[in-house]
Amino acid sequence: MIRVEVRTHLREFTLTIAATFDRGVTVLAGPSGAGKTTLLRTIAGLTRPGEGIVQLDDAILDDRAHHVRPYHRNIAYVFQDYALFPHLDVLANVGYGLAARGIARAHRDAVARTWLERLGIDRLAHARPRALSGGERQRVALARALAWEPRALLLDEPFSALDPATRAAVRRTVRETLGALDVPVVLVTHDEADIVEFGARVLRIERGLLSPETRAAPSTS
Ligand SMILES: Nc1ncnc2c1ncn2[C@@H]1O[C@H](COP(=O)(O)OP(=O)(O)OP(=O)(O)O)[C@@H](O)[C@H]1O
Repeated sequence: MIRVEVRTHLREFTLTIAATFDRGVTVLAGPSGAGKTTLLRTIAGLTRPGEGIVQLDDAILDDRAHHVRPYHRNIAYVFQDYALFPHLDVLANVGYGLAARGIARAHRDAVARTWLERLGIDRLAHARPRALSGGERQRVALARALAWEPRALLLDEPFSALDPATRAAVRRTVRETLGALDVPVVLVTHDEADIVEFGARVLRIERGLLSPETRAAPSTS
């Protein structure tokens, strides 16, 4: 569970959030400039809140006395542009977080391959990111985030870089993958189709303020 109770002054308004994100997917929806990315960055530890508290399960990540650095939060963040390492092949990209933890090559390659297989892109293991389509890059970014076994997953507009035809197929794959996870997932979007696909729990944000909107879980058939 992620708990966020923060107030942070931004250029035109104050981001004022009191929310908890339980296991499973919560969609964070709102127009451009509403504060969605700033909230994700606050959870990830990339932006420090002006005041308040950020907590993951029993651990305080941010408050007046604490600031746990992003790397030590064990929270995976998939950026809008995916931010893959261009000089590494797909396998090395996906294994990167494990390498940083000192896990031996054979083991991290095996874990990375498992995720590539789950996401249907194992044939791309030795390709470089520049040789991939947008949908393939998106899946590599997700595989990289999940191979790390994060305690929470943050997705910022995960499908916005894809063309509409690819978007629907990748969205379905990602929904199936996320459905099997046992950690909180926060998915930021301003695309109503994402809300239909993932929107069992939706929080709307506008000018830094949340308004809850509860939807019935969509049919998975
Ligand atoms: N470090 C900062 N200091 C002051 N203001 C900021 C800072 N970062 C972002 N802002 C402002 O906060 C507001 C919210 O930005 P944010 O990127 O969180 O919105 P968003 O909902 O993610 O938008 P988009 O959908 O366009 O990505 C914007 O007006 C932005 O200019």
